[in-house]
Amino acid sequence: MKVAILGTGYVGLSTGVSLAEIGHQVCCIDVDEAKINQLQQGISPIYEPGMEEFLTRNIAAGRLRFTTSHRQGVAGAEIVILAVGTPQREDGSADLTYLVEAAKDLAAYLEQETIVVIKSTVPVGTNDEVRKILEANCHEDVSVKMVANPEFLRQGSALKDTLEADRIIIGSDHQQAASKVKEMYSPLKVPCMLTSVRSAEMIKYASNAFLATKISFINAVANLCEAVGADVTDVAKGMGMDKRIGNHFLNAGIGYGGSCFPKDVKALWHTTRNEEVDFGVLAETMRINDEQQVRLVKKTLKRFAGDVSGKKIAMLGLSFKPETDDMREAPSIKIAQELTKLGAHVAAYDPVATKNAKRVIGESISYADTLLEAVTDADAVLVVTEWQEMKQMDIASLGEVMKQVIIFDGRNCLDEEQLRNCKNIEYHPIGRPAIIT
Ligand SMILES: NC(=O)C1=CN([C@@H]2O[C@H](COP(=O)(O)OP(=O)(O)OC[C@H]3O[C@@H](n4cnc5c(N)ncnc54)[C@H](O)[C@@H]3O)[C@@H](O)[C@H]2O)C=CC1
Ligand SMILES: O=C(O)[C@H]1O[C@H](OP(=O)(O)OP(=O)(O)OC[C@H]2O[C@@H](n3ccc(=O)[nH]c3=O)[C@H](O)[C@@H]2O)[C@H](O)[C@@H](O)[C@@H]1O
Repeated sequence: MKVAILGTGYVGLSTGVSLAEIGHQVCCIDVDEAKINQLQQGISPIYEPGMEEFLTRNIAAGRLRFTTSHRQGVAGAEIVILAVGTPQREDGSADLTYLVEAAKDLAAYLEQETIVVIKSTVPVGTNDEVRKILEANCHEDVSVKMVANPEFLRQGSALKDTLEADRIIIGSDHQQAASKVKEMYSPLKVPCMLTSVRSAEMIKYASNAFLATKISFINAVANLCEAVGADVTDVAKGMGMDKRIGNHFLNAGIGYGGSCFPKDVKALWHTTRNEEVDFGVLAETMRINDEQQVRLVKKTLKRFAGDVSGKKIAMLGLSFKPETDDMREAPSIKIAQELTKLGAHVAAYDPVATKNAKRVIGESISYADTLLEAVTDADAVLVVTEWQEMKQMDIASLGEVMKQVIIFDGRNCLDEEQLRNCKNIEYHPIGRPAIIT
């Protein structure tokens, strides 16, 4: 099948390479010329494990092309997928500017049988609005068939999540269009659920909001565990053994970040307000998350009797989670700002996100080139992102370079046995008893 994709972010790119991998002819279009130039050479503009291998292979096989020209990209496509960004507006609602622009860019080139798929995360009703824009701007012979096909990939495992998804949601009011999209995905052997456009749009928001709520719930349990002397890791394990609860997304820590959970929970909350539907649990999910993001700062402050000014704090990890250089809504931003406000010197280290972090956090903190440089002469270490390098760090040798080994683990990712075998350390995880040797 010939497929065009508008947008080469995580979603557009992962979808593009995956569809090419299963044999389709794919053309990815982006308005960002620099990105397209890189992609044409097989260079990925995003850090995503395996992406360049997939790019190179499919470009060489002639199944994957990149262009800035909507005319060239859309020509002859049976299916056009919109995968542009839908960021959040000031009031929390979804900003559909890019999507509206993309629809206008596309409309003139739609051919009679083209199916338009919205893969971006969009509020209920958006497919109808985009259909109206397309109809107002396309050739009169074209009858626009919309399909809502939300994406569920995670950054860092985007390709695996696309190729081995749990489900593919296909929402359309045109049976023929839905069948065609189902056929496009059929080599993947992933279960497809066909539904209405509006239900498909809602499935995406409800899924992200549910996962975010699961995280806030376990973080609230973790805080309670700390107060009553229980261990949240065991509590989560015990809860997760119940199949109705499930053991995924019950890792307590410093709250969720990233380009989607924060913005999607806010957008859904905004919809509930517009529709005057009471959905208080979303407000609580957001409130708990806001507080959890600064929990490490509060713990550090308490440990130093309310004064961290002049202290060197090593912050290990900057990206919102491992295996990505994405800094969008990363908890590290708030932690760095709060510690700096309190007069601490923050020395941050991240294996891949430093360049992006400098743009977001700026020069109010210092950036180390190595983990060792960050922890040298530090008064405390804060583990903020659970990169493999942090998990494997040699805790015993910290005593040789730090003033005193005090560790606050925001991801509960360090090895307890190793910690217990070290001398003169203080270890403060989240929702678990501290280890002091
Ligand atoms: N990042 C993620 O992990 C996931 C994102 N989503 C959703 O998918 C959508 C896209 O997200 P990302 O891939 O992260 O976006 P992104 O913001 O990283 O990339 C979007 C791309 O679209 C391009 N673009 C903007 N206007 C265009 C136009 N008129 N024509 C062609 N290209 C245009 C931009 O230049 C940019 O390269 C969002 O709605 C997001 O909520 C859904 C699941 C996972
Ligand atoms: O709509 C989206 O964009 C995507 O959002 C999330 O994917 P992603 O943001 O890439 O990352 P996750 O692995 O879900 O992690 C999100 C945040 O939650 C945190 N988290 C996750 C799991 C957990 O148990 N505890 C926890 O604190 C992570 O550290 C991270 O900050 C969803 O998992 C995807 O299904 C969805 O497609």
